[in-house]
Amino acid sequence: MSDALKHECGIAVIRLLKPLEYYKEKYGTAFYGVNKMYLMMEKQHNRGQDGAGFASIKLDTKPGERYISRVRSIAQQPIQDIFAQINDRVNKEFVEHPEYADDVTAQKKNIPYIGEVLLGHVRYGTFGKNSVESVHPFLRQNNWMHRNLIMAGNFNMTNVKELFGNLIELGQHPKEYTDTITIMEKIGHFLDDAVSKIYKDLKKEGYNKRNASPLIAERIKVAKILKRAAKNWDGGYAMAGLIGHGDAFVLRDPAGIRPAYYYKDDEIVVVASERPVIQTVFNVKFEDVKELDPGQAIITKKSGEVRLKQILEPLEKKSCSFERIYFSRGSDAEIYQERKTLGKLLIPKVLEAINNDTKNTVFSYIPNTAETSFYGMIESAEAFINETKTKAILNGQRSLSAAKVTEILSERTRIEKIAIKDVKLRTFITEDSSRDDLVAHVYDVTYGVIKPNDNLVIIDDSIVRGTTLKKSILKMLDRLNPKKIIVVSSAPQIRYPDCYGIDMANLESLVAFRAALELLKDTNKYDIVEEVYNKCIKQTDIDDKHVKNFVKELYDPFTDEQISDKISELLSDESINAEVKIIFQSVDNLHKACPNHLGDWYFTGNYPTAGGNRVVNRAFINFFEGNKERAY
Ligand SMILES: O=P(O)(O)OC[C@H]1O[C@H](OP(=O)(O)OP(=O)(O)O)[C@H](O)[C@@H]1O
Repeated sequence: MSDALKHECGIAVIRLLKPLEYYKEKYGTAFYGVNKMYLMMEKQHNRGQDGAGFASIKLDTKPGERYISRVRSIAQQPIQDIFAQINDRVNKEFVEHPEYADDVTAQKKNIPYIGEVLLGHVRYGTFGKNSVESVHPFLRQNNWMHRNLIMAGNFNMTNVKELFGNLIELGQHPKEYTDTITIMEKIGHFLDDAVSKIYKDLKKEGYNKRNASPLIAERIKVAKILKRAAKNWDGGYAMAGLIGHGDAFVLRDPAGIRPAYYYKDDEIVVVASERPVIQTVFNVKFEDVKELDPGQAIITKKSGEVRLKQILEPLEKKSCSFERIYFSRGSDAEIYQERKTLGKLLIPKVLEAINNDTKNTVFSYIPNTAETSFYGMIESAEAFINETKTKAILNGQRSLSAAKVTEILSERTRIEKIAIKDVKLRTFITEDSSRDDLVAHVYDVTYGVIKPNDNLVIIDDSIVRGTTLKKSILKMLDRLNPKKIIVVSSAPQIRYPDCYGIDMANLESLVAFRAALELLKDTNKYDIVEEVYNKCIKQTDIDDKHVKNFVKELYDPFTDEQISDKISELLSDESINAEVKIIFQSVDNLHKACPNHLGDWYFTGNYPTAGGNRVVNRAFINFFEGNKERAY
């Protein structure tokens, strides 16, 4: 999985259900949809900073009039860049044609980007070159309106090779090998097929080619096309598409791995990767925004009819818990509480590590995502301190002096802002080659608040490769001369690669995997590595659904604690003076904190689709053979 294609992205779809004049009248502009799309993309910038794309469709245009617009960018600030391009163009039109100002018909006819159906995408392109060609939305163009397809997705398929092979079997000759093209051509194929069949029927009914066209649009059954196209997809996805005449859809994978939320009223239908985006941009309540069910699609016909259709039989719901821990914005009402609970649940282990010595302990966090779990951790630490105070007062049996009581009550959790992040970037998703350097310079530290006999407890949301800690955080914290540094991870140990869209790197770059290998060496059990390799090799040609994850056997001989201690050792070299301890969340506690998002394959090795086991099997073979190839 060394150079996995990754789509840690965000999608946004808007369908305006009323004529554009309505929005001009009510909100003062027919560009209402474009403006809302800007906000929806901006509020999902946490999901992608490397590229952004926008496409729109105008309904009911005349032949010869452009009805599809698209703009994509990989500029430094790609979202701003595309909307700057859009605004420049629109403003130019208004300057050159002042008569357009109040004439929505003229605006629609002559100005690009304005439209009733809009699609937005933000992208993390950590794979190889980040060229603008790889930025969504993708276009499949055709002179027949209803054969045009525009697609953008937050997805990763484990079986692109097989799907690509299917296209060849269909007699196609794809011009490039990319997962998005493969998926789009698959849908495109069944769209073409549906269009031809409907046309044949219409011909029998006596319609000529020209009159058949609008009827084809009406009769296209998007659900059926998606059912046929998605039959063999194995992966995590929220796939959004627009069809030239104006139908729109978003399909979510059958295990609900990747997120998708929607809202509809009589003016609009909106879909996004995160709930609060819709709440804020359209000023609607939490309960008005619904989660798309696993295997379900939301389909909006050109007519404005909106349907939820079960496209694929749902698997057990395993929505990605890493979305909750790190990837999504913490402003979601549920995610916020989940992150706080993650912090709270860690306190018993933290108290053990500091021998309950809260007086000589400073609590802090590594910005930015971990801030919320920090609040939870502090609430629990305070509860502990309050218990201690109550005990001390009760033990005094009413004989304590006022001064003593004041002294007891004065103890508080010592909270400090220790680590400072200088660059507003999510380094986790930054391409591996440039990541180390970035991580080393991204943080700074506050001097003068730690005493030499202090413990320093610092929470981070996750430890993946360990580079943030090793290259930056631990060295900096050690300069403050604490007695002991306790790093707390709100996520459990990341032991297995992800293959559904979150970049969990290849096996050997995961620090938990490296720790297990070291432990196997230390305990003279390294033979297991070869045994696992042989078992993996035996599985290479069997059907995905029979493949098992034997990589688990590398971790089996050890307790979580042993692996955590080994990770501490690997991350703190001799230059560090303080004692370093790393505490990870347990998988049980993760499930307690996020009971509705039980996708945990990177922690447990329990992959929600058959393709996942094949990927981890291949990833291990690649590791063993020193092969840098993709695992899928
Ligand atoms: O162990 P590693 O492989 O180094 O990865 C884990 C780190 O990456 C993330 O930070 P990031 O800067 O992406 O995001 P944040 O500011 O949102 O916390 C995360 O919060 C961890 O600090």
